[in-house]
Amino acid sequence: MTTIIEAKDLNLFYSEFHALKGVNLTIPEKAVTAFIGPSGCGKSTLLRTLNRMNDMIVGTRIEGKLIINDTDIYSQEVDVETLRKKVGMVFQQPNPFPKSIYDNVAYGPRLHGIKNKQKLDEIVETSLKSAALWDEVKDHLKRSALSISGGQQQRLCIARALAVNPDILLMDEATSALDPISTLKIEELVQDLRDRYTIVMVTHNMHQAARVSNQTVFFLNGEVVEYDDTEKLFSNPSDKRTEDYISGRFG
Ligand SMILES: Nc1ncnc2c1ncn2[C@@H]1O[C@H](COP(=O)(O)OP(=O)(O)OP(=O)(O)O)[C@@H](O)[C@H]1O
Repeated sequence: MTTIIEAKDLNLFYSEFHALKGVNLTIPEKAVTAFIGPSGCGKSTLLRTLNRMNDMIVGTRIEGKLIINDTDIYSQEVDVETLRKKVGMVFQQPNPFPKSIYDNVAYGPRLHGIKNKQKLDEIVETSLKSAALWDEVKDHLKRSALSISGGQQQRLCIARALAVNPDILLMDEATSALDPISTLKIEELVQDLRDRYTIVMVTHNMHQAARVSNQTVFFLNGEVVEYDDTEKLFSNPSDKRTEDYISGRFG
């Protein structure tokens, strides 16, 4: 598999606190990578470094390299807006804008200069289809995004992220606020999308990681302990700490 993301000796500090310690990691293209580990071990922190969301947190300092598509995304010439177009993100709580379903999906493309109605209609339809939401909303695209269910809102947020044609989709506990049926729908969606996008997901749910990911990364205290094919990591981990965690001895 081709590597799309590579962290080299990556360290991250929140002021004095050393949150990521010497992370070395490769993430394959067009596959699902899951980050697992106990609370506070740095999963979301690493996820946020991938589209520079940490830039917004005062006092954050990064050392080392984070390479995406052959570019060190922390080098000075990188334009953060362009990076975030290529690296979309979906959060724990569905966060649609208080606008119509249509306008949520068209938001990013409009921001990037697309004004043609027919083109926007096409993008909205394709994105909603990719997010497995089209059939449920196609007859009321003008309805407020806040009027649909939480699970539908989360799929709408995925459609909104896909509408700007990203390479990578980051999902930070994207199902933890959802009921089991909505969770299953998103898991199925992730599996559908993984041929076309690189997906990196943080999950508290080891079963979810085992069900949907190709590669799993196990974190502990800001370090990457081990990463491997998901099947291998869950059936035959190399590190005793991984084994202890996946067998429920801590965390
Ligand atoms: N903005 C911040 N300022 C200071 N410390 C932070 C900040 N965000 C996170 N931390 C600390 O960094 C460490 C890693 O946090 P992070 O949210 O990345 O962990 P996590 O593995 O995603 O945890 P969880 O599974 O509970 O979401 C924790 O000790 C956390 O308290």
